[in-house]
Amino acid sequence: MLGKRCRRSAMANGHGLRLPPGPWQLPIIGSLHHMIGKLPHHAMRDPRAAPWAAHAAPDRRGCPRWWCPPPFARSPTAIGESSWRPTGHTGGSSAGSPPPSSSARAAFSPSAPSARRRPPPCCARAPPLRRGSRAVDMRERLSALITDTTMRAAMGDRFKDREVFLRALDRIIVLAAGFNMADLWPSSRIVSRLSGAVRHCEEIRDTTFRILDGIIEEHLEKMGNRGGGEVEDLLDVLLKVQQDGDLPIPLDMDVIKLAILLDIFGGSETTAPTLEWAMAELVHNPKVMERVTAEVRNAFAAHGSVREDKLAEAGLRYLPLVILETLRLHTPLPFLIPQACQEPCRVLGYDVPQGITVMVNAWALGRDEQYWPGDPDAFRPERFEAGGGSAADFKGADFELLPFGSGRRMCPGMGFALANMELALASLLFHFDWEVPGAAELDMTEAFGLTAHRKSRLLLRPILRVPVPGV
Ligand code: HEM
Repeated sequence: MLGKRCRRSAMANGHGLRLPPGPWQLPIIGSLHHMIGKLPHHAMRDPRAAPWAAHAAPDRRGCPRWWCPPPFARSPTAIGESSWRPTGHTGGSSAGSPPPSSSARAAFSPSAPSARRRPPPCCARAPPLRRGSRAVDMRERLSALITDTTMRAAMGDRFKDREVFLRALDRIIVLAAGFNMADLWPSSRIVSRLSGAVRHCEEIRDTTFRILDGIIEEHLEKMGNRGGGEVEDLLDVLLKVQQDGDLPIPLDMDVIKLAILLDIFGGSETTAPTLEWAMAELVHNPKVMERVTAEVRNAFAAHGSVREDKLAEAGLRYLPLVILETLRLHTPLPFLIPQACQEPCRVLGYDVPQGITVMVNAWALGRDEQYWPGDPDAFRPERFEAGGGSAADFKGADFELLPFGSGRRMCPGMGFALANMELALASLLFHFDWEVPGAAELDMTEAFGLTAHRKSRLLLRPILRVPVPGV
């Protein structure tokens, strides 16, 4: 009875809008109970298991916003439909803007548009692995490597309070990934005040902003000494743009700090889990591992190590496909970044009211049999080879493969991420063979979190094949 009433309210909202039908809802928690025990992007994948995933009603009254995906969220046709462009494709007026979670809002406020740029690939250091006896925790190593690389590209790596800064970032990741009462009742100031997560995020924001103030001061001083012309990292670029004052909207210091934080945070939380998945899939698929290792070792045999300056001329073909296949199966942001519809529009004949949060289930698109015939869940990089099946492009033009999103709000770090992943993976495969310690079966389950990461940490034993120079 209660369910029926809730369903009716979702279908006919009294405003004459044609909303897609939704799941039955409960007071206060809305549709939340449909998610119990499932990963959200899995639960929202199958319209038979969850009919509302195909025709969900974004009813703003009872339903916590991020549990209400509209139907087009899992259909390339709908994503491409001209009247609604969730990721700002070619500048549609109803293009979305992300409605941040309360923790993210607290940690990264004051909110502002992020700077658009593609950071230059920088040299990823080979992880400091030596001999092939002990198993290593790949997550720990890869996260440290990627955070280090991203931080150096964003603001250099020599600054005071580096450790405090890194700890604060770790804390943001834990808090932002967690379940948070303030997201359930976003309009309630009391809940927001009572929420420990929001308070903690505000404290962390103050700490990171304070450290960033010091770093900015140092950068300004150095720029002054160099005469202002040379730029060494992203922070230099942003400070120079600010000083030149050529932008129509002034670039204030808070926007600069936010851009730096988002880049470090967004970059490491997506790139490192992708690398961990790639290594897991390779160990899980020995033939693919064999082929990609042979390719990398042949390409760099003459150099004795994987050199960033030789990466382009090495002409690796299969390794990029391994990365692409990893991104298809393990899209780090399964729902991309949720967007708020900025003006009413129609998609597939349904009304999308202004202010509704729209999520694109990129994970489901990447595993949809309709677009990935054969075995969509299998790890098969060959599917992207000429004549091997799909020629889908991942740069936002083909909506069945959207690891970096599409349109105006597409990931600005794509080039940096791809270069970083190629360099790191090539180094790992060039110097070492990898095996799962003991006779343990490799657990390939996903965990719930800010990004789609592995449930269990990947423990692998490196076996040294080519000595690492200088180690
Ligand atoms: C495997 C690596 C990565 C993946 C899969 C990835 C994916 C994404 C996705 C899906 C979005 C949202 C796009 C949309 O909703 O249309 C995004 C946004 C963003 N990414 Fe990445 N990303 C990666 C690496 C990076 C790196 C390395 C950086 C920075 C150094 C970065 C910075 C950002 C920023 C700043 C945004 C927000 C853009 C905006 O809202 O305008 N990302 N990323």
